Amino acid sequence: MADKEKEKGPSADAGTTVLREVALNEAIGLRLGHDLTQIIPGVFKGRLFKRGHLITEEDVPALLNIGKEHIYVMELGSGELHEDDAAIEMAKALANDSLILSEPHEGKVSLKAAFKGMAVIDRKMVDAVNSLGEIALATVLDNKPVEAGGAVAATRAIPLVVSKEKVEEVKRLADEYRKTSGGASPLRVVPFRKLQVGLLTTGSEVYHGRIQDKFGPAVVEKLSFFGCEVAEQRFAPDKQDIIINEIRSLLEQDYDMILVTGGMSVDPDDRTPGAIKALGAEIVSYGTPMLPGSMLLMGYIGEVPIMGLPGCVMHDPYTSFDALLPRILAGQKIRREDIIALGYGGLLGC
Ligand SMILES: Nc1nc2c(c(=O)[nH]1)N[C@H]1C(S)=C(S)[C@@H](COP(=O)(O)OP(=O)(O)OC[C@H]3O[C@@H](n4cnc5c(N)ncnc54)[C@H](O)[C@@H]3O)O[C@H]1N2
Ligand code: MOO
Repeated sequence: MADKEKEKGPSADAGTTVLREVALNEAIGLRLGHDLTQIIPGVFKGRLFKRGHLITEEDVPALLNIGKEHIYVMELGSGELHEDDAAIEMAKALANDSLILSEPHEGKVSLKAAFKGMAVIDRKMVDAVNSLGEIALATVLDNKPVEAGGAVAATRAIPLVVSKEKVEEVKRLADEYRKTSGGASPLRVVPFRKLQVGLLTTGSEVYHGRIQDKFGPAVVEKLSFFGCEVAEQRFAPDKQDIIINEIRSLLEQDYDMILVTGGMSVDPDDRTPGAIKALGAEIVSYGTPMLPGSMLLMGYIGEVPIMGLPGCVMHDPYTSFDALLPRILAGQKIRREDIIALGYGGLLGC
């Protein structure tokens, strides 16, 4: 089949792309200017024909089946970018090597985690890019744990061609971000640190063997997702001086993080917050605006994070503990404003 693109192609205007609509019966021998999509609900959604495909007589039934009676012949203007090229340039500008970029298809590039870690997304950058119009940046939520290969973001051009200026503006915004963020990129994945955790389980009913400890195994399981271990678990009854001494023993072992379970709410036997305060911890917050997990305490003793975990952490799959843990493991120091921000979208149960 002869490639008739040149003989049928329109002449380009300086700067602006020329699109010529060609009826399918006249399109044999021309090359597709962009990917063509097929969607069969519940069965398939994706590219049926690739950009640059040379149309043959045999393609006609399949093209008609996806509703294409015309195709575009495109002559790209020098001031514009093809949707695929715009998507790839934006993705490269916004990411670093913690993200793997897909080949562009149908005007879209997917950015996937190169390793298991926490997605760090600058919300202001996402809004700034999307304010430009005609281009789209979709991301997961900031601080989301992702598996290796997990989706983090996607860039897309909305029209078939996008002005180069828009993509240049994305690059400028990303450069500016890097300059003010110590070289970090606006979209990235941060690996989890493998911390050694010291665990103190409080509760006289557990200490005296009236009931079996269920908190320890729940915490071990939650930590194991991130590759962290409980290096030592100790037990204490609901007595403040004993709890204080047991936390001191854990601190002496130089564990990277201390978790204290139970005794976090309003009963007279709830001694954990008082014990952590008495140790001189810097209390970032006792209480969070998240349900479940409102009774959590976040603090630091020196550089060591210490958390008081309320009973819901042992019972519910996702609590304020599960929201904060990946951030601590990704190296963030939790501030009061981080706790405050948990309230919006933080009603998950109770
Ligand atoms: N009147 C109020 N009641 C409660 C409030 C409140 O503000 N006012 N807060 C609620 C919230 S939120 C939570 S969460 C729970 C749990 O708080 P605590 O951390 O103080 O939990 P405990 O009182 O120590 O125990 C509650 C429950 O869980 C069992 N438990 C505790 N540790 C273990 C363990 N290691 N293994 C197995 N079971 C354990 C304990 O036996 C109790 O049954 O308080 C709400 N109530
Ligand atoms: O700390 Mo409690 O969840 O709000 O269940």
